[in-house]
Amino acid sequence: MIDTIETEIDGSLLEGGGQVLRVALTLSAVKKIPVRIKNIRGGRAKPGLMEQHLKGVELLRDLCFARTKGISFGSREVEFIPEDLRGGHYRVQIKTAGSISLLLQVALPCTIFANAPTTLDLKGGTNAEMAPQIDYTTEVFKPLFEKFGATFDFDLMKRGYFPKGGGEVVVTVNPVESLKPVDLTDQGKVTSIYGWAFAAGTLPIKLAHQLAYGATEELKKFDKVEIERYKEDRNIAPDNCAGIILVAETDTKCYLGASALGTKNEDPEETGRKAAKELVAVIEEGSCVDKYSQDQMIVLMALAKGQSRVRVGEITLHTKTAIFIAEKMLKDVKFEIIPSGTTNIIQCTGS
Ligand SMILES: Nc1ncnc2c1ncn2[C@@H]1O[C@H](COP(=O)(O)OP(=O)(O)OP(=O)(O)O)[C@@H](O)[C@H]1O
Repeated sequence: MIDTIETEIDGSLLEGGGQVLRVALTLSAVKKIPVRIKNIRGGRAKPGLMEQHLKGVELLRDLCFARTKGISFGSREVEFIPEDLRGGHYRVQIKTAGSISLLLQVALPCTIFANAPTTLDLKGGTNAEMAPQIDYTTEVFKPLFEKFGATFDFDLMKRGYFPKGGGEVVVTVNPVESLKPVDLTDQGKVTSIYGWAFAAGTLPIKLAHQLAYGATEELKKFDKVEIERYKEDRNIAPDNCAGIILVAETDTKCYLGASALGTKNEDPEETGRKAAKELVAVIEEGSCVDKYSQDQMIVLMALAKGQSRVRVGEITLHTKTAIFIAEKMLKDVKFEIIPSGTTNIIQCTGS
């Protein structure tokens, strides 16, 4: 043991995966709370720190100059004693297609509270399953993040897909004094639906057309739908992948997203249709954020100065997990879930 650590988190609780670690260490770094996380990813068949999680923890350690124990591949217990967050230039290379977006999930809330601007040069997967595609992060998460009064710039240098990875994104962040609370309770009317269907590597552009066609068919009832279909430049995206990202924007400036990646076992039109159905479902339920941004709102709401309210659909296990950890780590933060018709309002007065 390094020091007296009062806050202990059981990493097998609730969602039981990488998210427990990300939320706990992000709040630890921002609020300078020493923490011990046991049973890391205890809910997974292969528990412990995998490459993706390890690189995220190392980045956080470097950002706040933390004294640590247990940061190694496969580790199931980490101790983390943070110091002040420092801006600067940080480089991370995930050797797999582990998600760059998930690195940003931990790093962004920290870099906005650093003592100087930060540049993050992140290598890994840009468009992979089970994580936000980078385009989702920049087109859906970023405008939501901006509602809290913070932002980031990014340059996409290279695309990285499963299994090789090799993508690269450079992100710059300027610090802010504090985060503003948000009121995101009125979905408003959808003003446009836009998106991108892509094929990369040696895959034919026909796949992009099929993905976009399936999605467009499903979105017929909306007036303004524009889905760009394109073949990625092989210098930027040398490996094979196809996928689609869809965004619905409303007159109250809600941004709802859905996405999918093509697979060998599914007709691309069906893949496009599924992504569109997901988008239609979130529009029809009246939520102001989709289920993937839902859990990402929790850390920001917990850190914002004042009361935030966000209308969401069914509360996801990821969200319940983030709330549980935020309340455990920040004693002055309390979340309330207020049922409201087919939706729920998540309410929180930040720390
Ligand atoms: N299609 C998607 N679009 C946007 N975000 C997504 C999508 N799929 C998953 N996510 C987000 O990616 C994150 C995945 O976290 P999760 O803890 O499940 O995975 P992980 O960190 O890889 O860990 P583990 O391997 O332990 O499951 C969540 O925040 C989830 O909301």
